[in-house]
Amino acid sequence: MARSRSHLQQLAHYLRPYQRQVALGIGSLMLVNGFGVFLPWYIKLVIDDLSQNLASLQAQRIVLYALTVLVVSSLMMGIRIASRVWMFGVGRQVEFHLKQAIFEHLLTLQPSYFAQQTIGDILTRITSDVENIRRLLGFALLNLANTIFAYGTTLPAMFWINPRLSTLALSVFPVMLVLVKLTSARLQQQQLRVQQRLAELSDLIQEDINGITLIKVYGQEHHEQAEFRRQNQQLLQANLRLALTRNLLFPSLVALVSLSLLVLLAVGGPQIASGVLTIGDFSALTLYIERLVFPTALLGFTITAYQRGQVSLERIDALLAVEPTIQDAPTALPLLPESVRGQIEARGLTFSFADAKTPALDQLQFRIEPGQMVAIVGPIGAGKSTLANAIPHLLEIQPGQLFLDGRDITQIQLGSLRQAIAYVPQESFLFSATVRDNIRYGKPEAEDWEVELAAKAAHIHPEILNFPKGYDTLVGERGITLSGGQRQRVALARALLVDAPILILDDSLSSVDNQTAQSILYTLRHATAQKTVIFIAHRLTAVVDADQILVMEGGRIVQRGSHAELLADTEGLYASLWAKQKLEEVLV
Ligand SMILES: Nc1ncnc2c1ncn2[C@@H]1O[C@H](COP(=O)(O)OP(=O)(O)OP(=O)(O)O)[C@@H](O)[C@H]1O
Repeated sequence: MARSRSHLQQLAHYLRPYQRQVALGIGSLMLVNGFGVFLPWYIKLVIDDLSQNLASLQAQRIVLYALTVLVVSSLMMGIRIASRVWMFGVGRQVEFHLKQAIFEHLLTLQPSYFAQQTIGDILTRITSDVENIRRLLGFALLNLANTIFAYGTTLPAMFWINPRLSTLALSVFPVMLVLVKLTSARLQQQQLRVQQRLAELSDLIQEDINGITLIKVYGQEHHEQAEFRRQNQQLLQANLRLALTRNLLFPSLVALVSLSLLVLLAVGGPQIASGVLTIGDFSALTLYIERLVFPTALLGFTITAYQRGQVSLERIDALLAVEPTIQDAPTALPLLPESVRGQIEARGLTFSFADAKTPALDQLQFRIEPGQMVAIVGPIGAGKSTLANAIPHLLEIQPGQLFLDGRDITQIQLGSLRQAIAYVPQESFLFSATVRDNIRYGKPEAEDWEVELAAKAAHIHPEILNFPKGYDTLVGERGITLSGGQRQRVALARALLVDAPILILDDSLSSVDNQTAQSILYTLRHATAQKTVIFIAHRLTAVVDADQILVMEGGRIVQRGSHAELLADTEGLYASLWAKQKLEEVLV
């Protein structure tokens, strides 16, 4: 009971902003049903009048009757359309606002949330689940109200005319209801199966398009073709089964209604003959029976839409209830961009990923002075990227462990902290937009000359000029494909453009040739003398000029110092990494 109450509360919550529209929609449904019950009654009176006074009937009266029927029917049509526009409009409005709310909520969540979810699940919530709620608030609510009004108005009228005959004629309806209920459960399952098959097929197409080179290199076109045929066949089967059930249901309903009419005829006929029932009564009962067919047939679908909508309501509420684990503390204060010096200090910085056995950052102690260029090196999985993510507070950092200019970063408002840091993550992600818009992503108002300056500093300007439309060339899924090195340098230009006092590069030059990487680092060193630069590198030749090198292993800083100091410790990890790379260079 508590559950259903909370569902009703949820529904009320979503409908509250549209009270007026809902009231208008339901009011017009009441009106239309009022007319709906009046019309057969009026026809009954007309028929009785016609059959009793046929001889003396004037043409004018017949025209008046016909006009009344025409006007009432037209009014009903107009009001019914209006009710649908209002009610379906509510569903669409809620759909729009829910999508907006979910997307905005997703943007507030920390990156680790997305690492724990599949993209498919998030997409399903923002598409199918929202759609189910739209159907619940539009289609289901409209039909539920309509069914209640249809039965509520029609049954009294029928029983007023002839209770016994009405009961007999309606005795077929429970069978109809059972049939609809059984079929709608089946239809729902079959519909779900079609959606699953369709999703699988879409996944296959997406994967094959992404892996097209691999398919060709390994000559697996036939294998993929066969797999596609198999899944396409399954989709066809699922669609055929769905169509069969649908095509069985509606003719069966029509047959049952005919049975109802047959009962009416069989029992009502003799009653007309004996004068208990007028022809008008008989006609009205026939029309009333037909009036109930549509709402009854839709009842099963309405219940299904209601149930599915409820499940979706829960799924969406659960998503919206996820609290961001990284957000401004109530006591957090903003940073003034011009006052940031760029000193970064870790005091026992420790961080563990959920379910990890060992911490990814283990009691780190370091201090990076303003304007220093600091390199972080170490074997794969050492914790370098985790440290890079900790500085802009992209991870759930404990208070008292990480400081910017002596201020605890958990006490700095996130927006202003991130404004002070330009970060190039390991994966250089580019949006499906022009090169220019990609570079000025962090500063959309940047002038063209600023974009070009940043591109020059990232040593990508000449290559951009060679693209088909220069800076206006589309990149990403809808545009040209850039090489790994080009992507990295566009991403670097993006970070350089925002001109933040702290620059973090996470292995951002790994796909750039050695000479270009050296030139970029040289430019960075001289053009960004005031900036604190932290760069993670696998290629040790890139770090020799760094003011300080932190060597990480297993989440700890195991060595620190300048290149010369670290090399002097011949037993240390740095010296062994250096020797290994030198050997690799010789071998290559
Ligand atoms: N989202 C995550 N969830 C769980 N564990 C993670 C996650 N990201 C990284 N790790 C783990 O944390 C440890 C440190 O990873 P990190 O990416 O910081 O290493 P790295 O030094 O940057 O490695 P690489 O040189 O390969 O980039 C690794 O053991 C890694 O498997």
